[in-house]
Amino acid sequence: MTTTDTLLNLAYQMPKTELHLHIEGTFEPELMFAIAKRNNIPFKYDSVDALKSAYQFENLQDFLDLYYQGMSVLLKEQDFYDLTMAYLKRVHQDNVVHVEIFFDPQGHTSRGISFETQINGIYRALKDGEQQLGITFKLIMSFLRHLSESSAFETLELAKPYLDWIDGVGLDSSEVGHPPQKFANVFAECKKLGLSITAHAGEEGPPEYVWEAIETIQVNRIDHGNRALEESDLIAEIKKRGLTLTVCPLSNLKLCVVPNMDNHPIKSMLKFGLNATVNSDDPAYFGGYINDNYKALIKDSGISKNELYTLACNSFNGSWLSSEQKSRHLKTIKELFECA
Ligand code: HPA
Ligand SMILES: [Zn+2]
Repeated sequence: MTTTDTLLNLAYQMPKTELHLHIEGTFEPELMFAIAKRNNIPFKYDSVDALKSAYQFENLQDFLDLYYQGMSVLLKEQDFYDLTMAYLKRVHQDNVVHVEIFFDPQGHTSRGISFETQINGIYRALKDGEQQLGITFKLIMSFLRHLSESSAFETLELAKPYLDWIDGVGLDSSEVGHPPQKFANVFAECKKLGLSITAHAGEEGPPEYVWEAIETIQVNRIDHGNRALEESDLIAEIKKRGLTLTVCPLSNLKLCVVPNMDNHPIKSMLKFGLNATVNSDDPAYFGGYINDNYKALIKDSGISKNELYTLACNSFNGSWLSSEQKSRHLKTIKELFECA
């Protein structure tokens, strides 16, 4: 067996978490068409292939325009359930054992879909997935940063009856022009409520936004973080605080955040001693689920066995699982790598 094959086998077999995953970004065209049909919603594209061929993006906004359009066929609790369950079944095949998923409530409340409808469907699927597939989970409510802070506050009010189901809050959507600072007050309130905090920063936005996420928002984790590598002080700060970066290789490629996979910044992150992890972001739109992301890194960016081992451990260490749960999974990973 070649080294590449050994690494691919390890990557596929090892238990994994997914820490950066937008549930609405797992909406496969086939399911989108089926749900649109049962909800009697006319669809702009007349076939699955026509829709898929539209998945060519030059930047984040190009993608977001289609992402919001896609999610607009979700109307009923069962739609949110089916979306979430389809994702869990798919990543079960990739040996994902724990997920921390985002949902974008404002992408639905803005269309008249109640918070309750969304969260009931998503949460019921997560509970069923835990029971039927053994996948543990955390749920992260994300604020849309192109909207106002007062809209984020309104969303937090809607979430209050469900705080037992929500583990953390995030910040996503169009980054440039919407710095973390814009949401300082709402995140302060979230912190008081005991929620964990993460934020997309440094995907397209400048290093300054990563500083704000760390110092103003006081994140527990950073989503993407690619542009943090532009400043050595920032790298040192992320390292000092031991913050995990949830990196998304195929997303970066598809949204032109990186020019190719050969020199993906995740290798530099690991060399700097940062806790980088591998994630799929919006797999239905970006050409692959989590194992496809590992495959791209192994085939095109030449990561080593040691680097793969570090990535596997980081995915658990960066999660919000208990230390006991982390240790159990880390032991399995260690044994798997020792035998390979
Ligand atoms: O990659 C992303 N970046 C920002 N917002 C998003 N919302 C879904 N996916 C993304
Ligand atoms: Zn994302």
